[in-house]
Amino acid sequence: MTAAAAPGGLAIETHRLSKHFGQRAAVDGIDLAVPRGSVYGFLGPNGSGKTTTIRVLLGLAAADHGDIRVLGREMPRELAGVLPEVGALVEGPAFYPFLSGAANLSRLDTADRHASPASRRRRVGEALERVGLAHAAGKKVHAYSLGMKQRLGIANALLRPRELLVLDEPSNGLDPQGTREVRHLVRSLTEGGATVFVSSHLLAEVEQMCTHVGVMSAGRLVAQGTLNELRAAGRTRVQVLTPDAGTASRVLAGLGLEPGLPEGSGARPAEALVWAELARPGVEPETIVAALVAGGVRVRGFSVERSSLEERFVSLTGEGFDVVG
Ligand SMILES: Nc1ncnc2c1ncn2[C@@H]1O[C@H](COP(=O)(O)OP(=O)(O)OP(=O)(O)O)[C@@H](O)[C@H]1O
Repeated sequence: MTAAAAPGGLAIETHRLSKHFGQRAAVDGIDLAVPRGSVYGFLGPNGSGKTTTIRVLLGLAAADHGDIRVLGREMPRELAGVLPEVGALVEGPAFYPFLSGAANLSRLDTADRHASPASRRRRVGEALERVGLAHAAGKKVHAYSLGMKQRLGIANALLRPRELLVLDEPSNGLDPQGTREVRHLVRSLTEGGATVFVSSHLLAEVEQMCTHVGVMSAGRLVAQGTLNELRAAGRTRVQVLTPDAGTASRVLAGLGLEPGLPEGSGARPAEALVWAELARPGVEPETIVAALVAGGVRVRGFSVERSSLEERFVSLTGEGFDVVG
């Protein structure tokens, strides 16, 4: 797809990446292409291999096979050089409940040997500001809502300027308000040019937050591209409501389409719905209407139905998705 040709290159690139647990492949030969500056939604049902992939990308687990490049550098060979450029939220950092949000971030920053102590206070303040927690900087973390804790985890990832942010299911377990806050925040993270790689099992969430999507199913990457590319790859069906079903079918066939058998009948018994999949490039709905009219078909109704992204994903993964959340 176009991802590989995107300006700025790829922030994450894998080639035939695999990871097994015993005989079982949790990640099965995936080729990720995450363009720089994108918000890439790593979408898949529970157990499809998202967390395992993320752990391997971040050097928290070893791959069995395959090549990985993060920010253009080979992993895990160049891990030490790459990690300071990458902010991550995986399984959430452990916070001290009786310390404030700001004090927790300062402690976590102390553990980062690349972080400058001289600028710590300023950086902690800026990170809290960025995630909308400046007002709660002095509040003890046990009084934070789940959404606030999750945003504090993201603030931790933002303590230094990052080229890449990797977030594993950041809205998991949050109430609707917390979910909205985190989604809004994720969208804002690319300001300044960073790339965001975010996993989710919720299609609606990925549609709201992301520019690109990769779909996982049972360890395999079954689709990848921009949201629009995936929408366009779905099927489109035209339906004609007409009393001249036989002629309509012949006109559709004349355009190289394969008309389906007339379905049911319209308001009047003499009408039938003739349909066809739009499977030929260059045959657009307007071409079809013009041909029907020119062929003497009395067109009483005409509709174009595109399969939804949800239908597309269900057909790709063979299973239902949680679509709301
Ligand atoms: N440490 C492990 N040992 C054995 N099997 C594992 C281990 N970690 C993950 N798996 C298995 O690998 C598969 C992929 O799991 P993974 O956690 O990567 O999926 P996921 O898409 O992130 O799902 P979830 O959202 O539920 O975490 C699952 O079948 C899981 O049971």
